[in-house]
Amino acid sequence: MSEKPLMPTTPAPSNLTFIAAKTSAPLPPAGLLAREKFNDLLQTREPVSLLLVHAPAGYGKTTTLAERLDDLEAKAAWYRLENTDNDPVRFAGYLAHAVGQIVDTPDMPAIDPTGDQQGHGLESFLTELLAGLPPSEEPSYLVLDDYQIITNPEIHQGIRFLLRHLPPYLTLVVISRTLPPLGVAQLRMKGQMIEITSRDLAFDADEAQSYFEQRLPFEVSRENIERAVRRVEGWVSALQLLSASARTSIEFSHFVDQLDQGNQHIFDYFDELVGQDLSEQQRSFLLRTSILDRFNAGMVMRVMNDSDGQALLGSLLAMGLFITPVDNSALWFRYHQLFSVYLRHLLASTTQENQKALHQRATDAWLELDHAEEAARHAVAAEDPERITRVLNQHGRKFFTEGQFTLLQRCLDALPQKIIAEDPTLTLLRAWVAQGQYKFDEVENWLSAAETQLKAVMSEESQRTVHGEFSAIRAQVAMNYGDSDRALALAREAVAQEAAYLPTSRVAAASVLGEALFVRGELQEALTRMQETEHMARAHQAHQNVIWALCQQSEISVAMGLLQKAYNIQERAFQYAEENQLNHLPILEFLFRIRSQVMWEWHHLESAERCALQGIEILEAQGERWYVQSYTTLAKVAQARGRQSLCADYIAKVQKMLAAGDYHLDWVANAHATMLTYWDAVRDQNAIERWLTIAPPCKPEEATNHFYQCNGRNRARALMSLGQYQGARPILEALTSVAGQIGLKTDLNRNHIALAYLFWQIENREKALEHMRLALELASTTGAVGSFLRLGKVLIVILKALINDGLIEGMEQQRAERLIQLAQQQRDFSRAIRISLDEAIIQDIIDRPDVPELIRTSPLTRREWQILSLIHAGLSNDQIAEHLKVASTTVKTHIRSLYQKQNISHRSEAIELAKDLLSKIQGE
Ligand SMILES: Nc1ncnc2c1ncn2[C@@H]1O[C@H](COP(=O)(O)OP(=O)(O)OP(=O)(O)O)[C@@H](O)[C@H]1O
Repeated sequence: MSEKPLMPTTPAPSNLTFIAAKTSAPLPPAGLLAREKFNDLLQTREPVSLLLVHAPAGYGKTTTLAERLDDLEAKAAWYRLENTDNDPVRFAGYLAHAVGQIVDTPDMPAIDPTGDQQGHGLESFLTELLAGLPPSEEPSYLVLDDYQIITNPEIHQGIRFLLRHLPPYLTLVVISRTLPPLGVAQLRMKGQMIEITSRDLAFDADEAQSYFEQRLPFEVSRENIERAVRRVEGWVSALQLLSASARTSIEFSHFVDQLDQGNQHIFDYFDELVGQDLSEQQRSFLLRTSILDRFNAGMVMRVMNDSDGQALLGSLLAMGLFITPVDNSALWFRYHQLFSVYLRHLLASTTQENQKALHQRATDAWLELDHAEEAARHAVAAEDPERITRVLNQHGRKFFTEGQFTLLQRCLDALPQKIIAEDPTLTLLRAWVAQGQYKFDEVENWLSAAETQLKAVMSEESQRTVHGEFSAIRAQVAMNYGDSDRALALAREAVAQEAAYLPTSRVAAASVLGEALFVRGELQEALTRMQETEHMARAHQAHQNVIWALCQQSEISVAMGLLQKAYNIQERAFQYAEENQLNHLPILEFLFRIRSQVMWEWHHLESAERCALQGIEILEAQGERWYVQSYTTLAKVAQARGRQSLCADYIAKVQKMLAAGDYHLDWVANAHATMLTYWDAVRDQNAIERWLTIAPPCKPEEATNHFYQCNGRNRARALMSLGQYQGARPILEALTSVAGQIGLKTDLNRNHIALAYLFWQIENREKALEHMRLALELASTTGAVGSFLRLGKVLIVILKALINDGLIEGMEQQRAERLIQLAQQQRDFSRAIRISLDEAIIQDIIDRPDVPELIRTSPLTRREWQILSLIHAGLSNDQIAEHLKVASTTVKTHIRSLYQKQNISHRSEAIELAKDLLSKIQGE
């Protein structure tokens, strides 16, 4: 951006001296981020008289406008206002001066400061100014910056007059923290105004990423960037503070985490912003309403306990504080999250407000509006068992069917045990919540406490009903303990009985039946059960159960190797969620998670990453403990992209979480698989050895489901990483046999890939190629890609050998070629290039037109090729001898011959040659 020169020809009314900086565009900050998303607004619209940019302080209003107008080479003049510009004479002078910069006006009018009526002087001046403007010109902008400073009604009136009579080529740009009194409502209705608000100005995650990339010397994960943007709601000043405060990616992450509790610098900023200007009444309004996640005038009056709420709200909105409309209706408002944290901090440090009473009033108000979630949150904050029980009696079942477990838990935690034990519904809710959090011992405690309590007061008949419903949850717990026999027996009992307390008990029991069959490997039967569960759940409008049943159907289809079918089922679940507006429910994370797994397998890395990030966003309120699966996916994606340090960060997080919590084997095995691949890539043998000592037990011959299979494969892969192929082989063969018998096609596919690798490593070429061929065959239904690419560069060699030997054709050959291409593109961060020189590869190298001439004219023997690749892998002569099981002197002889043929005299040249040749094959 260049500073525009002041036009000396402009006459200054009343002998005004112009300060150049006031009528120049501001200088761009260092590291200015271009914001092209505003081009549409500025360029493609019909010309309008007013472009209004209004947003709270520090949202980038000025910078964005200056940057865009400059980039678009728009003809623009600036007038940057300050308090003294409330004087109409001064205002008129500067305005005319600014206009003179963009429009050729030979005679500027003079203003008569002694105009006998208020407004007359400025208005007649503006009339003359407008009359002197040329009828047509190229589009131009006149920018009035910091307009909130103007308090003089005469000037507002003058601007309204100006807006009515501006020539079509001239757009007035008003930048303000507040909504200026310029007849905005009318202009908006007439379509004569473009509005840019904090919602538009907020940086999105892509912009924030570019912003941080420019400023930070370290890499920040996409997840952290998205979290930061969410927490600061795209407010650029907070992003700026973040980039100035964090020196490492860990500090960055801590900083973002702590924003929920508050940050002194941000508090100071808000202190300065609002401190002096507030009346006592306004201040009290802000503190009291800070407990609300959103409010309208009615809600405010209830919580404030006085009738002035509406007027106060209006006065605060006019101040341009961090209050934003919740939606386009502009009836409901909320505080910016950081501002709300600040206000709550102030509220907590004052003794003048009775917080408990505020929350109680809020509970009652929300209950009256039938907004159960908010009511529950305030009842918990009020620590009021009577209100909590009231909310739960009215809405507890709904929370449950929606899967609002965290909310339920907060409510139930605040209730005395006795109240729960006396009430079968509350007990059921309590026990389901405990089971959802893997606190299985607690489940039984709650159930038996209630059974004891209820014995004394209930008929035997009623007790039987209660017992039946309790069986549904006991079945689920048995399932989670891996006891599918007991789970089946209990679930059958529960399914047979009508539910009296939780209408969804039978649905839950039916779901356990399906799950139990699934883990036993009875896939078709399990699928049917899950379809039935879905129908039952739909009949009860039990959203959580519908999505759950669909996710399970998808999981079963994945196990059957039908990934496309799984994808379609997921689509149905997404559609259901959309139709019922369930996007905020925690269960949606499950859906995103299984979608990301399919996406990873199909090598759609961006989608896989996006789904994992969305999962994290959904779970933000539930706590980090639940991110394990999402982090695992992000680690897998980082690995597939060859981003080692990012992958290491995620692996470290996953490890920490696994060490701290109890998770289902499904999650654990999935996470371990990724950890092992990572350790193998970075050759961290110690980590793999350590893992083997604590690895979950595995019985490959009983691996009737995907997580037992995965767990078994993990052990085999760990052993292979340590070179213990004979230990790995029986595990993989047993897994393959079970998977084949019961139709676990995806696992079968993965097992064949692992076996191909194993046999390749022990130089059993024939078996290796056979397993790879079978894997490719299965991939025609699974569509698997990710599982192949996980092998790394060695995949290229095996596939080339398969093609070279003519063992595959048609679809399989095409698939193999595509996989080779992808493997070549894949960035591999393992230290050495571990590609062995099979005949197929050597042939491939020799056939290439770009190989050095000597390779063709003085061909190497197979042994020499082998030695060349081992030299390249960094092995010493002794190590090569050991590897090939020959004497050191033999190695030396081969090396001499190799050097002679290729006209080489140093080892470094041999390494260079190998690197060059291999890079042609493996794409690095
Ligand atoms: N596109 C951008 N690239 C880099 N930094 C930016 C960008 N936009 C804003 N900033 C920085 O953010 C801070 C706030 O920007 P700016 O002063 O433009 O906000 P504002 O909304 O006009 O604030 P105020 O109401 O206080 O005048 C400044 O330090 C600015 O340098």
